[in-house]
Amino acid sequence: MTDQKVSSKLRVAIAGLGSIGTKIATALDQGIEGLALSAVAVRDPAKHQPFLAGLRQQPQILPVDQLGEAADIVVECAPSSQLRVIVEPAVTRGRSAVVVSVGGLLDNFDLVDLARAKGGRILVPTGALIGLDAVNAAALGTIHQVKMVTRKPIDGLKGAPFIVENKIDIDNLREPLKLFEGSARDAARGFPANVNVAVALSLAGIGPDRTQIQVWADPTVTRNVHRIEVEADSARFSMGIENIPSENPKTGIITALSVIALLRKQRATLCVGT
Ligand SMILES: NC(=O)C1=CN([C@@H]2O[C@H](COP(=O)(O)OP(=O)(O)OC[C@H]3O[C@@H](n4cnc5c(N)ncnc54)[C@H](O)[C@@H]3O)[C@@H](O)[C@H]2O)C=CC1
Ligand SMILES: O=C([O-])CC(=O)C(=O)O
Repeated sequence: MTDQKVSSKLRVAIAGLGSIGTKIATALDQGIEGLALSAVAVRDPAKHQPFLAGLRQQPQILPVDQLGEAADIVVECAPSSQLRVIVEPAVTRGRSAVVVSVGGLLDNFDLVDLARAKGGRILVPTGALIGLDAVNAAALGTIHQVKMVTRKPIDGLKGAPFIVENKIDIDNLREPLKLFEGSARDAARGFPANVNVAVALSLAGIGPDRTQIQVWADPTVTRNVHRIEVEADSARFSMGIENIPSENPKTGIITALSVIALLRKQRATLCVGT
């Protein structure tokens, strides 16, 4: 490979090497057309040393606020509490930030204005969901209603603030229990690690206050199940996805694949889907 080709690659940095971040790092290291893994930020470098040592090209290990110096695209793959410290420095430098903890964006929406002012971008992948292309398209007309129902196995919901604060015992459930019904905005506060998908859906469509969601703890399912109904002036559509949990039971395997698909589109010659 010529120096010219190496230097023209888009440099990608990853913040957080958990279930999503490690898969994206591996995909970049194995080769995505026109992209290179340039840097990572981790909380505990020693813990990630074996993984990093297995990569063919060693990325720099940097503090989160320096990722934008080493990359054109910073991918946030950490808990939502870390969203601001990762995204703010990147977009301030005019970089693109891919946000997976999209629920955290609602309380930090000024970052979108900051990105606009600085020439940065915030990219939200479809993640563990489906059909945001259709929702984006329908939103160019009038969407009357968006409803979503999420069912997760017990392990996929444990520790959610809504469950803890309301002292709900989900460990001994024998049948499905509806935990929550309300707006995507309120759901994101109560279940910050569980319903990022509802927030992504809302940002593609009619916003976090009008998008309605039910969250169920369901001991009869083994997958993270999301069903969506959209009523618009252009179309009515129903979508469903049953995600196989990753090693993090809260996170579907498809989430990392969705981010990798988004990254591939940044330089791919053939792009399919909006
Ligand atoms: N948009 C979507 O469709 C979905 C989004 N998610 C969200 O994606 C995010 C990541 O999910 P997972 O990879 O499954 O979580 P994970 O818990 O497996 O990994 C998160 C990693 O971030 C690291 N970390 C924490 N603070 C950090 C900091 N300041 N700097 C660098 N690293 C830091 C942790 O040590 C951990 O390795 C979560 O917020 C999750 O809720 C999950 C599923 C679907
Ligand atoms: O993986 C899933 O099915 C969805 C998820 O955790 C989220 O939206 O945060």
